Amino acid sequence: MSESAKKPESLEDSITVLSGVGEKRAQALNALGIFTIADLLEYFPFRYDDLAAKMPTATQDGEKVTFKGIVSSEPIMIRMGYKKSRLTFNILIGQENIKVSFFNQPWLKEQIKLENEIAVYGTYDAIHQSLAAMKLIQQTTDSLAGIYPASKAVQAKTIQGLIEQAYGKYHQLIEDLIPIPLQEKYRLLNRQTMIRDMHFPNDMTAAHAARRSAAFEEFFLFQMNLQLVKMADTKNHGRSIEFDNQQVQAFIKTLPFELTAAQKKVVNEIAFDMKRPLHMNRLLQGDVGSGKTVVAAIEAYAAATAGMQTAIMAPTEILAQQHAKSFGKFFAAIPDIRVELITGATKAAARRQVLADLVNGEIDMIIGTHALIQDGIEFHNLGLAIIDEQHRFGVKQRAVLREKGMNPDILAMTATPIPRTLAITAYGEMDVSIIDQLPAGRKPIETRWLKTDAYDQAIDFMRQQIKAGAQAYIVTPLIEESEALDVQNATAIYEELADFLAPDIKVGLLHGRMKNDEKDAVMQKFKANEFQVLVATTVIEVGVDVPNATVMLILDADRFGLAQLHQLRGRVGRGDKQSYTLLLADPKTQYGKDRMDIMTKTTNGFVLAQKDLELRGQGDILGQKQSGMPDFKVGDPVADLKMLEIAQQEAITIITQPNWDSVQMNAALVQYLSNRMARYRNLD
Ligand SMILES: Nc1ncnc2c1ncn2[C@@H]1O[C@H](COP(=O)(O)OP(=O)(O)OP(=O)(O)O)[C@@H](O)[C@H]1O
Repeated sequence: MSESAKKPESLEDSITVLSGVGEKRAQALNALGIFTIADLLEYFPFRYDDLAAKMPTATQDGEKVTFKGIVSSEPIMIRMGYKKSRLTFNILIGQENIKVSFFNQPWLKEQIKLENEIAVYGTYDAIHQSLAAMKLIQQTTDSLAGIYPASKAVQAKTIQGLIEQAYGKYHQLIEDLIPIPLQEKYRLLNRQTMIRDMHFPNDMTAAHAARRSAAFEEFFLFQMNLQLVKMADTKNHGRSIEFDNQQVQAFIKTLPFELTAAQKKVVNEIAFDMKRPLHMNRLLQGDVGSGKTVVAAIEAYAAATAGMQTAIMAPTEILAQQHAKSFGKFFAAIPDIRVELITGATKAAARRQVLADLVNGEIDMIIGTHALIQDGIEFHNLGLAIIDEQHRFGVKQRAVLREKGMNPDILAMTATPIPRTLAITAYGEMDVSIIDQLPAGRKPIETRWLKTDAYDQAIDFMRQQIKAGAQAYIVTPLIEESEALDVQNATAIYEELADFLAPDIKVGLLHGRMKNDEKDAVMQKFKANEFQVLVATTVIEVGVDVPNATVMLILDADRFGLAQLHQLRGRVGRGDKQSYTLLLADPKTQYGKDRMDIMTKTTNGFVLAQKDLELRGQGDILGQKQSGMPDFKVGDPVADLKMLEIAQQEAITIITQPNWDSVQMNAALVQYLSNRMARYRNLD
């Protein structure tokens, strides 16, 4: 029996069962991600052409429209060369005669008969009362025609025809995935109706209702998968870190400052998670200078009281050294804690000794760059991995560790504010702890936006601050995708300023092309106030702690993203002196002006990050593949954030019910999830 005569069995049937889908067309559809009947039925149009016939008087010039009328003149065919032709005729609509022209579709002439009623779809030219026709409309119901993403190999019209065929043959097999109580609670369409109205809506109201249900379903399925993966990770790879709370509290008392309430909150959240016999995969988010490092030190100490080792990894050697210095300070009074640093600069003999002591358990905390645990370094008993400025420690990276028999609890730290949209999608597998408070005595950084012609004023302001004992950063413009130009720019500005500010103000230069030890030397000099102004590219955006630097001057500030500006701003305000950030920018667009405005209005990283997403829109996030954003087809994770949160909540409610997956109502959902999870898995 030929494939096309095959009885429809399941939505997972191959599309080759459809008539008109041979080898070649199947490949073309596969290239669009369409393999099964389900894929085809879920291949939704991205917009609709309104095929409902209209009157010419109600139609704008240039509008795409359907006209229905009586053929009032014999069709005339003019051939213009081998493949070009023009078919023209008039149709009478009410009292109006509209001239219709079809280009390069000579075969339509047979269907145009004098005095017949026809409907044509095309672009209206109100001046000449003519229609540049695109297609004849067979049935002039006032339906909408879905417009599908297509390719050179397969046209949208063909896809639409195949969907019609698939829906006709398989619609009875479409089962509900969203449990009925949720459908009723959120007034959602059942799945069969949703799919029908996504493809063949009678009007825009029906199309909107279908789209709302399709978006909810997409978010709900994504969240079901996310929560199932998260549950599997926590359950299957769990271990408990039985730390000694008394010792931890005693250690906290030795710190040179009182923890903020926010720090205390996250210390407890993280410690509780470590103690649970479940795998911890947690993200600690806190603005720059909010005190994440000391929280990390406390958790590492807790692990040590449980006889476990901690690996602390930073993105750069400068930061690794900074953490080693901070940890050295924190544990100076705790003799039985041994902290070691490994970087590219570590001498071979010292490295060998450290690695040997690591394996025999002599070392409690090892600090290095992100390469630390990839470099085949062995531990005695690694209990906790702390990764600084690593937003996601993905499934793959965790698997690498597990393969080495290491299954540490994970604490990722970031100063980059994670907007809510990303927190419940790209980072949905992680629990998030937030330090939303700065240490006491910190004054909010004053941020001013100046036009670039106020450069001299900005330099004067900086000089006054330096005369009063402060130091300053000057960040030079980011030149798109060209580090070489960035460096050239920074160097030019450095030379000009060094000359201009001499002799009483010394200037230094820091950029990404310098070797690590050169960068270190410059930072040490700046920290020691050997020079008062540091001209830099964005290399300073992560982690360097110079409390005496209280002025941040950013040139061409509108070339930087909000998150980056926020990071740069965070390099000042590390002490208790009033700090200032001056943004020099002449944005040309309203969007650019809005961004400068919002920077002067808030120092809250969250507000900035979510605002940044809203200003840039979903397209940009989806462009940030590295953020792990799934490519949602219908829902907009920024605009539909509320729906996304509801879908998350409902998914958690369902899978935390015991034996949820054996409840009859969820059978189709469980089957669907097992069939098609590759599509919804978070990207690593
Ligand atoms: N509760 C506190 N009270 C006073 N000072 C604190 C407190 N917590 C941390 N600090 C100090 O504030 C400075 C910044 O702390 P820390 O480096 O931990 O911030 P951070 O969030 O890690 O910054 P970054 O994002 O740049 O790494 C450090 O000198 C630290 O010792």
